[in-house]
Amino acid sequence: MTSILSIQSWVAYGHVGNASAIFPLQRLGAEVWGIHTVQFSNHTGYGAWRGQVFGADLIQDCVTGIEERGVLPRCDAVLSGYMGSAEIGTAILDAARRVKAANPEALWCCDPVIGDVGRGVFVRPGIPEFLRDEALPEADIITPNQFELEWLTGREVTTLEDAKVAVAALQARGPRCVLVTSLRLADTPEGEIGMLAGEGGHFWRLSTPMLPLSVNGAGDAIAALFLFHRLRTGSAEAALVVAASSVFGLLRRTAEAGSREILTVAAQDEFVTPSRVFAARAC
Ligand SMILES: Nc1ncnc2c1ncn2[C@@H]1O[C@H](COP(=O)(O)OP(=O)(O)O)[C@@H](O)[C@H]1O
Ligand SMILES: Cc1ncc(COP(=O)(O)O)c(C=O)c1O
Ligand SMILES: [Mg+2]
Repeated sequence: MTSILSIQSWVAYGHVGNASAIFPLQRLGAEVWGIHTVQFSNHTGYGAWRGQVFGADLIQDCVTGIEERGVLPRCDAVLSGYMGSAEIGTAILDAARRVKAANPEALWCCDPVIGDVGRGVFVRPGIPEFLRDEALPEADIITPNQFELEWLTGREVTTLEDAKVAVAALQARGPRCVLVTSLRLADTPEGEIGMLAGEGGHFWRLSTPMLPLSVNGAGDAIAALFLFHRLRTGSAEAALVVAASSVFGLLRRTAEAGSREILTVAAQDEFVTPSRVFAARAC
């Protein structure tokens, strides 16, 4: 049984953060220990939302309570995402350290939620710097989108070579495994969207058709699925294939339904058996 401690946002309505990650992981048979960094009515992509950012002490307290149950040695991975405040970052870092102290094999998969190409930086000041300077050196897996890859490395990424150099620059600072999402490179065909995974000096690339939709939460789902399949198979390439294929199926169904929220529940079969499987190419 895979057990994952997932520390991310929660929304009452819709699917981002833990509300995008937890159910697919459970559907695949994982136990998820969910700690929420915020509880909002809906994701911030709507421009308006209500709710609260939780204090770092609440997150730390919940980790301590889990630790007191004596189960941290059974934790296979920490998954972190949208933070809400830089102080919460410190609590996440502490959680990752405590899990690794209890289980040296455990992995920390950090989704460095900072922003994206259309919206720019959409998190509070201090969070991007925390991710770059404090989280990166201790994370095992990191899942930036192209905008976040550029921000974290300070490098512009326009060609495949740029992307590989940027991924290697991240790896030199900590994480052994990197998944870059939403890649649009100079050679990306019109109408396609790419991903690049790197581990152990190897790189794999995968692309899918670009669907006519703009949603939130796909990045959170792909980080969760990539972590799960990387744990299961030990292979970044295999994890890329399944995670990308599942998210494509999820988004295809979402586009067909014309939904503003990803169809995490209605399209759940895509997590188990993606309707179309995309191949990855070594590059
Ligand atoms: N319009 C789209 N068409 C096809 N796939 C998409 C689309 N938007 C997102 N995806 C898929 O979801 C993945 C993660 O979404 P992305 O937007 O990069 O995450 P984030 O929200 O973290 O920026 C992308 O790599 C891509 O595979
Ligand atoms: C509360 C919250 N969590 C997480 C996210 C990240 O979503 P995505 O997977 O699109 O990066 C967002 C983005 O709007 C958000 O508002
Ligand atoms: Mg993201």
